[in-house]
Parts: sequence; structure tokens; C-alpha cells
Amino acid sequence: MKNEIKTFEVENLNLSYGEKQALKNINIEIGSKEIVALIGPSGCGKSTFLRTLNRMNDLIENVKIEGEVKYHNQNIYDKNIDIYGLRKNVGMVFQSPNPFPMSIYDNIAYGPRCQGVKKRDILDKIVENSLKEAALYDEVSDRLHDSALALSGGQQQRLCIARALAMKPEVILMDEPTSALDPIATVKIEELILELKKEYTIVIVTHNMQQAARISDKTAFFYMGELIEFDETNKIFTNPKHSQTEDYITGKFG
Ligand SMILES: Nc1ncnc2c1ncn2[C@@H]1O[C@H](COP(=O)(O)OP(=O)(O)OP(=O)(O)O)[C@@H](O)[C@H]1O
Repeated sequence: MKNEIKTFEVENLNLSYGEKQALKNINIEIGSKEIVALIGPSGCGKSTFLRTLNRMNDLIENVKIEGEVKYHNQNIYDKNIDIYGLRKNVGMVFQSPNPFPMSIYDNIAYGPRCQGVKKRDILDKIVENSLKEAALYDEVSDRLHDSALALSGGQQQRLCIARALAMKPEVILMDEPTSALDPIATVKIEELILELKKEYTIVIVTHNMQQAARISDKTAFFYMGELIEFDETNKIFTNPKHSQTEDYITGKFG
């Protein structure tokens, strides 16, 4: 139904780093509780696009952005937007697990504490629930006050997901969240993402086409800053409309 307000509606989005145009007239809609995979060869603009959804590109010098990214019908590039509120609702998980050098407990309590949550019993509950949601609680419940840096890479990444969940986001952006992980840790994160989809909207950049095919509902294929094709994942991988998409998914270039 066209009248339904999408989680994101991106209209005529252009982004340049100095002279270099990295995104060219992107138009895309992302619905609630969808998993959308962003695929395409290196340098095609996937991460740049992902970062436009919670204004992480603002942190980079010389970025020029034109067009609109509407989040629940409000352009997040409007002057009066509350960027911290936006980033609370649209959380992010990065390529390499990046826990803070502090305990497992404090990693997760960090965000809520910054938001003014002080009561120990409330923080305890947030930490426990977030770790459970990220399928990590059983592995760490007896060492919540040990350093997060002692966890394995896969556990650290689930901790980073738990840290994002503690902020009670609506959307989670993931930039190649398994590229630094071994196959077993990767499977665990993929299972977790499928579980999280019941509650959250997820946009994930991946180089791994099997991963996109396994976990996403829709796939967006980017090439040289353009969004070439966006459709149901099944369609993209079995019957794409564009020859460039077909060439990419069949491995003719990468
Ligand atoms: N901070 C930056 N400053 C200048 N140019 C940048 C910056 N970040 C990205 N670019 C350029 O913008 C283009 C798109 O980069 P981006 O990282 O979004 O691509 P990508 O598809 O995510 O690539 P990869 O799969 O290799 O991570 C590339 O040409 C890249 O060199």
C-alpha cells in the first residue's frame, strides 16, 4: 500500500566527498521489520549509503549531501533534527567488533547511563535483557564484571549488538558485521539477525552474497555510486532485471 509510511524513504540522495561523488541520485524505501542487504563491488558506496541513514557521514570532513532521507516521514537532514535522538533510534554495529575497554556490564550500561539511567536494578535488567536478546547472556552471565576485551571476536560482536539493543533502537545498521569473524561465529550472528528481525528493522552491508541470500528480505545492488536494482532478495538472486546485477551475482566482476 503506497499510503503506508515507510521506516525510511530516501529521495534523490546525492553525496560527495570533496570532488568525488560517492552516491548518485539514490531512491529507495525501507519498510518496518525488513532485513535489507546492501551488496556491490568494493567502493560502490554501500557503507556511505548506510551511514547516511543515521548521519554518521556528518563526522567526515568535506561531505556534501543533497536530497532527502526521511525517517518516519521526517527528513533527517532538516536543521532542527535531534541527531542524538536519531542515533538512539537508528543504532549501528561496525565491521570490527569495537567494545569499550571496560567490563561487559559497563559496555552495555554505558549508553543508558549517558541517557541518565542511574538506578542499579534498572541497569541490571537492561544489561541482562540486552545480552539475552543478543544471544550472549548464557556465555557471560558469570563474568559480567570481567573485561569485554577478553571475549572472543564473535562474542565481542554480539556484545556490540547487545550494546546497540540497550538503547532500544528501532533500526540497526550493520556494516559487514561478520567480515572479521570465523564461519561458526558468522553463523551465530546470522541466526541472531534473523531472530532480531521480529523486533527490528535491519540494514546490512555485506560482501558475502550467500549471506545476503540467506538472511535478507530485500537486496539493493549498488554499482559506482548508483543503486542499480532493489527488489525481493529471491528475485535479485534468481531473476534480476539488470545485466549488471546478474554479472555481479554470478561472479563476472567483484
Ligand atoms: N571518508 C572518505 N573520504 C573520501 N572518500 C571516501 C570516504 N569514504 C569513502 N570514500 C570514497 O567513496 C566511495 C564509496 O566508498 P564506500 O566505502 O561507501 O564503498 P563500499 O561499497 O562500502 O566499499 P567497501 O565494500 O570496499 O567497503 C569510494 O570511492 C571511496 O573511496
